[in-house]
Amino acid sequence: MTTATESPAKKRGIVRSVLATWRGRITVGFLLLFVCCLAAPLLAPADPLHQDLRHILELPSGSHWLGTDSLGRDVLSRLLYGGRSSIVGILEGVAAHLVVAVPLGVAAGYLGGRFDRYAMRAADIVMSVPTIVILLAILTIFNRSIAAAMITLGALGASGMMRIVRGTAMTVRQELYVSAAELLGLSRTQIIFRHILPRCRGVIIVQTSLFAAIAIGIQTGLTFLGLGPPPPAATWGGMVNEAATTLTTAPWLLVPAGGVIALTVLALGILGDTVRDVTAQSHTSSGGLRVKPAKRRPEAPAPTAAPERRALLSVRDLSVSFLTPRGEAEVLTGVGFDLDAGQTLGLVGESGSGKSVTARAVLGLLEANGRVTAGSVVFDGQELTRASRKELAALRGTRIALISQEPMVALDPSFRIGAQLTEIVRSHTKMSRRDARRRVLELMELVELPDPEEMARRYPFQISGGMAQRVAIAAALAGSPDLLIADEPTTALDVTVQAEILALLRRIQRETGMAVLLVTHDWGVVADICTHVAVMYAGQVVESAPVEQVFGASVHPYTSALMAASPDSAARRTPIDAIAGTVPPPGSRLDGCRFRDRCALAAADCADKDIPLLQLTEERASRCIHTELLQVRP
Ligand SMILES: Nc1ncnc2c1ncn2[C@@H]1O[C@H](COP(=O)(O)OP(=O)(O)OP(=O)(O)O)[C@@H](O)[C@H]1O
Repeated sequence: MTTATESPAKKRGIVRSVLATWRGRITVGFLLLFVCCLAAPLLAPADPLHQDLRHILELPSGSHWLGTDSLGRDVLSRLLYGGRSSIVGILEGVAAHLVVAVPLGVAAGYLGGRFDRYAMRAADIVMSVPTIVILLAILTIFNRSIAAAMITLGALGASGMMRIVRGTAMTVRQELYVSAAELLGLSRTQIIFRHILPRCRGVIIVQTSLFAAIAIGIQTGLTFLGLGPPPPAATWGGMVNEAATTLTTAPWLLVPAGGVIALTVLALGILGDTVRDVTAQSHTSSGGLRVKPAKRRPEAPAPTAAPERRALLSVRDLSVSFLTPRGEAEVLTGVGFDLDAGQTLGLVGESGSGKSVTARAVLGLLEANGRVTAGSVVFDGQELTRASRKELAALRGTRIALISQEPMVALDPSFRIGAQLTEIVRSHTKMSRRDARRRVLELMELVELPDPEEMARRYPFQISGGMAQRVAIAAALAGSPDLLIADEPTTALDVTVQAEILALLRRIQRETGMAVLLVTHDWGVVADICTHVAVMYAGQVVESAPVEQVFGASVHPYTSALMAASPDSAARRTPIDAIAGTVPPPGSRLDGCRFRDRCALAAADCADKDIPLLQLTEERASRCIHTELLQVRP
């Protein structure tokens, strides 16, 4: 099954896509001829400075293919030499343009924040500078040096391209595959080179060709005005100037120089348009998981002496707030649970109860407006809420991995699946490319992908959602994680595929012994795969217990109501009975029991004070003070 439209540019790359169009072929062909001017000393039929006053202002002939000028010099030779100095000037200008615009634009767009603000203010200031005045000053100071003028032009004109590159980088930064790459522990530099720059390539080429067209116009203008190299040096602008003086007697002389300037500017403009067209087709909003070998993760710090048995993941009193336009909103309040190796803990609850925020807080991946306000997340003895960005990056992808609801958006549509997985394997190991490829095939077999060799050659848009989830699981397993966080991994899949993926996860977990934190709202999934459950409501855990105890008899009215509302037969013991009302959004939450407005068993004392999570047995806890009304004996 194919899930996205296959784009020619995606498959072929920009150069081939441009060459596939007739516009592209003609313009590239012409520009290659232009580049031949670099070989002017080899190609020119005569010395461009050699004067022959017996043959002035001649029309094209066998001995002078483009005729001669007013001093009898060969026009073709002067055109070739003039082209050479034009190319050199353009290259200098383009180099300065790229060196300033690309790093600043990418950094401003990807890093954002203060760097972005300062970079944009600087760009505003540069844009307000009168470029032509500065160029004239530079030519005066540097003794008519076209190189100095072009470098200045490139640098001063960079703010336009910088803004465009910044915009593209900002868009790419929001793609889920960039988050996925962060999850895999890639550094910012790696993400910039692997993900941001390749996506900016199209706009960079377009802007470069447009700038080159402008640069050639300005350079010709300067030499036309006699501000470049003094006569008798051959320049295109100088040739137009000479032709203008003999326009009435020898109009032909204007054609070679004027024509070649016009055609070059036109070709650069069309090239820019063509590249823009082919890249516009190629970048639909989809993502990627392409990574480069990362530094080996540092050894986990030696755990401080802890003789007693401790959970692999221990979340205690975790509170998280988000800054919203209406002020700071607390979305998690005192969340706590433990998870051991080999266990699968299901985080269950209605939409908005805080399951995903809990998972993201564990990974240290809260959105920029969120922060942990209290509590701790201890993973294998390491406190993650105080861990540095670098320490978290070292854990992600290797010791803690994530699979999400939509695996397709975590795969880069531009690269084959095998290549993406190989890069991921190499980012976690020091394997050679060949060994990594072998490991990829093993991983693909582990996740039961049919015909791994053939599958590795496919692009993400050539596989189904179920297969993409298997690829995502293979990617997650590449670092042999101790903890897998699965955020609704089967929600987007149809029922049969869901069952297959759950069976796969169960098998892999049994074989690897890793712990799984599974975010779901589906009791069927809980029954199928979880060993333990933590039921969440309005940012709190309201019940936690081993799974069979919860299905046996829940000890919170919300859990019972949630099960009764579940369409899944595995959990349903009564007809489907939707819970009246909705989860109160952060900011409008009740004091006392947060569920009491929707609870059939609510009593006056439910509103008295905040209800703590009451430890009923060693493994079972409930945030209800009226468990006796549930007629449950924990
Ligand atoms: N970046 C954010 N800024 C403000 N509020 C947020 C942000 N992210 C999440 N929230 C809020 O936090 C609460 C919990 O969201 P969360 O995504 O964890 O819910 P969930 O239980 O996973 O729901 P679902 O099953 O729909 O994903 C919601 O009220 C949500 O609006």
